[in-house]
This record gives sequence, C-alpha cells and structure tokens, in this order.
Amino acid sequence: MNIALFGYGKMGKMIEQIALDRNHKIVAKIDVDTQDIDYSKMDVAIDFSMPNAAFENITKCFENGVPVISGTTGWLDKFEEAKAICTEKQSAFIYASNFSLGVNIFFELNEYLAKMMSTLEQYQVSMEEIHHTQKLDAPSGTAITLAEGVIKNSNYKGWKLDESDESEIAIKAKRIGNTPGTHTVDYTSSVDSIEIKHTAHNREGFALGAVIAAEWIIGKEGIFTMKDVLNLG
Ligand SMILES: NC(=O)C1=CN([C@@H]2O[C@H](COP(=O)(O)OP(=O)(O)OC[C@H]3O[C@@H](n4cnc5c(N)ncnc54)[C@H](OP(=O)(O)O)[C@@H]3O)[C@@H](O)[C@H]2O)C=CC1
Ligand SMILES: O=C(O)C1=N[C@H](C(=O)O)C[C@H](O)C1
Repeated sequence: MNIALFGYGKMGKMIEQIALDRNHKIVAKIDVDTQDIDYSKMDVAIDFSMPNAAFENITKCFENGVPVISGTTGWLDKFEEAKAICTEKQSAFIYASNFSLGVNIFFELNEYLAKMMSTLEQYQVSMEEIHHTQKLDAPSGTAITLAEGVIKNSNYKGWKLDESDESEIAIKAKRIGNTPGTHTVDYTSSVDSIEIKHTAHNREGFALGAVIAAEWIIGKEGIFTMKDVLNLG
C-alpha cells in the first residue's frame, strides 16, 4: 500500500517505522513547507499534522480521490465541513482522537461506567489528561471524546477546561515532560471515589492503530470510526 504522511513530526516518523515493518511504502512526507504535492501515487493519506493545517490537508486529499486517516486533534470546529466534502467527493474518511487499541477499549468502558453512574447523583465526574509539554491543544482530543461519551450516557450538559459547575464535566489538562498521554475519569462522592485510567507508555499504539485503519479503509467509501475498524460493535 502506498501511504502519504501529512505531518512528519513525532507521530509521522513513528507511523513510517510501523508502515515499513508491515511492508507498506511511504510515497510522500508532507510538512509545512512542502510545495507541489503529487497525489497520483497515494493509496491513502495519514494526517498527523497541526490543528491549523489538518482541514486543508484532509480536504485536498478528498478532492484528489485519496482516502484519509486523520489523527490530528484541535481542528474539529471544521469536522462537519470535512465530512461533507468527503461525501460529496465519494471518498473515505476515519478521524479518531486516539487510534490506540487500548484507548478505544477505554472509550467503551467509559461509556459503560457512565451508564451505570447516571442515576447515582451523589457522584460528580471529572477528568484529567496529562501530555508532553509540546502539545498545542488542551484539553486533548481523547479527553473530549471521553467527555462526549459521558454526556451521551448521563445528564451532564457539557464539559469545561478546569473549573465547572455540577452540570458540567471539569477537565484538567497537565503538561509534564515527555508524557505520551494519560487519561483518568474520576467519579467522586463524599464517601469514596471510582477511577478508570489509561496510560500510554509510548506512541507505538497510536501509530499502529493508524496504520491498521489505513489498511482497513482501502476500497471503501464513506465515513467510519475506529469502532468499525476494531469491530467493537
Ligand atoms: N489520534 C491519535 O491517536 C493521536 C493524535 N495525535 C495528534 O497528532 C498531531 C501531531 O502530533 P505530533 O506528531 O506529536 O506533533 P509534531 O509537532 O511532532 O508533528 C507535527 C508535524 O506537522 C508538521 N506540519 C505543520 N504544518 C503542516 C502542514 N501544513 N502540513 C503538513 N504538516 C505540517 C510540523 O512541521 P514543523 O515542525 O516544521 O512545523 C510537524 O512536523 C497532534 O494534533 C496530536 O494531538 C498525536 C498522537 C496520537
Ligand atoms: O498530542 C499528543 O501527543 C496526543 N494527542 C492525542 C489527543 O489529543 O488526545 C492522543 C494522544 O493522547 C497523544
């Protein structure tokens, strides 16, 4: 499979390694100053770039008939527009705030727990995410997906960075050293706490998930999620 990497930073380089190990070819490495992109040899594009670059990278691929796996976070104000362009161009698209198998299982667990906790008014939910100091966006895309998973299964009305009132989920974002990504969901009452936590030990899980998604999307048309790729029901 011929893969184009949009964004050749920490994730782009890790994805390259995993793709080569799985016998794929990297036909383009696109960074901020790349001119004259040749889309003709790309079977699939994988975008791990920057919040201000993702939308343009992704939609240009759709316009050139190239399916896209998108892992960039912090650009979702334009998500609906990107999906509409994908549909119009009869292309294929997967966005995931987190491509790792572990986090996608954690997303399911989070929704299941949220359902169980939804009638227990003595508990207040909150979240914490910890990432490396170079991360541009806060809260993390993963934390937003976790919050949306709770909101869908409870009476919480929304989420807020740091402080919130009782009707919202407070998300604390910490930036510490080289932390690859740690997410905690906490339910606290006056008598006890229940916590679920996912800790990434490195970036390999994110990169492997993105390459598996790229292999899966070939020959498909439409908008999919990691739930489809991983058959999580
Ligand atoms: N969904 C998931 O599973 C995961 C998502 N992420 C997300 O992926 C994104 C990238 O993360 P990471 O690799 O750690 O970040 P890096 O900063 O290491 O890499 C981003 C790269 O994008 C490049 N870039 C800037 N502008 C453009 C452009 N217009 N087109 C193409 N490339 C561009 C940067 O180049 P330069 O440095 O020259 O500006 C840099 O090389 C982030 O949004 C992060 O949150 C990260 C891990 C997992
Ligand atoms: O920027 C990162 O590094 C990560 N970003 C994603 C996010 O915002 O959730 C996924 C992962 O946690 C690493």
